[in-house]
Amino acid sequence: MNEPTREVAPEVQSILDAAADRPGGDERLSVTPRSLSAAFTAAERDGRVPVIAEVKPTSPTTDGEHDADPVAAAKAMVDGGAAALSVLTEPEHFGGSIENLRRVREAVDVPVLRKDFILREAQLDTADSDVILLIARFLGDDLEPMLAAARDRGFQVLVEVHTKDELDAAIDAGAEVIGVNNRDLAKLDVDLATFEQLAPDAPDDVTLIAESGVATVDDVRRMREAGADGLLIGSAIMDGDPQTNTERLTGAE
Ligand SMILES: O=C(O)c1ccccc1NCC(=O)[C@H](O)[C@H](O)COP(=O)(O)O
Repeated sequence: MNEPTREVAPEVQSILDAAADRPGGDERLSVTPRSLSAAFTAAERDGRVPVIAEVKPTSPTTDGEHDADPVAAAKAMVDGGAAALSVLTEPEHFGGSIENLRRVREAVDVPVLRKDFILREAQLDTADSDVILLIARFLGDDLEPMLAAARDRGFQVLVEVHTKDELDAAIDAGAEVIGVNNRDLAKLDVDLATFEQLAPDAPDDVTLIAESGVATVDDVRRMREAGADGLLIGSAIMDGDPQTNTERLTGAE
């Protein structure tokens, strides 16, 4: 496993250690994905902010655990206007599972992102999804070959970055969808200025997603004004009623 290029919080190191031990799939997958760009275009046409709503049972920064059925939460998010969904499959620290991903993807017709800490190629073969997350910080020089390997299987790929260097690496690797994570995985704190600082350096032809820390209508507007084509929102939707929360945030413009 590529060691992170900088210190990370103990919780994140624990996540990485668990990810490194997780097995890969037995057979190479081939997926036919639901188009993320088409879902974003449809949302814009309907006057909705393109939001990827995240089914996130818990996390290192979540107080307690959401016990709602993931499929019920997912349907509520879609009913609330989510353009796409993100489903955590990381079990030890986020309460996620591949079964949750399978059930949610079967239950909805919007694109579903697999949110996990994928560290090697064989791990691409453990679950079907429409979009898969690759985190630049943890893949280092493996990012470009992993991006190619994911695309070869048919996945659309969301490459996650947090710094200018990671953004440059994602662009150099050929990423077409880039998520700027406002959460610093070294300290776990969140700063929306992260997206504002990096967005101007992203090419116009890249789909740019603001991830983490978006909680209010004003936050949504702030990220959209800074150039976000879409937003990935978890806690602010999971805390309370997912449909009402999603309606509020997708209707922010
Ligand atoms: O959310 C966490 O506590 C967390 C801790 C350590 C590594 C990653 C973490 N989150 C993964 C994510 O990127 C978020 O789940 C996602 O961007 C949504 O963030 P939010 O809307 O702030 O819940």
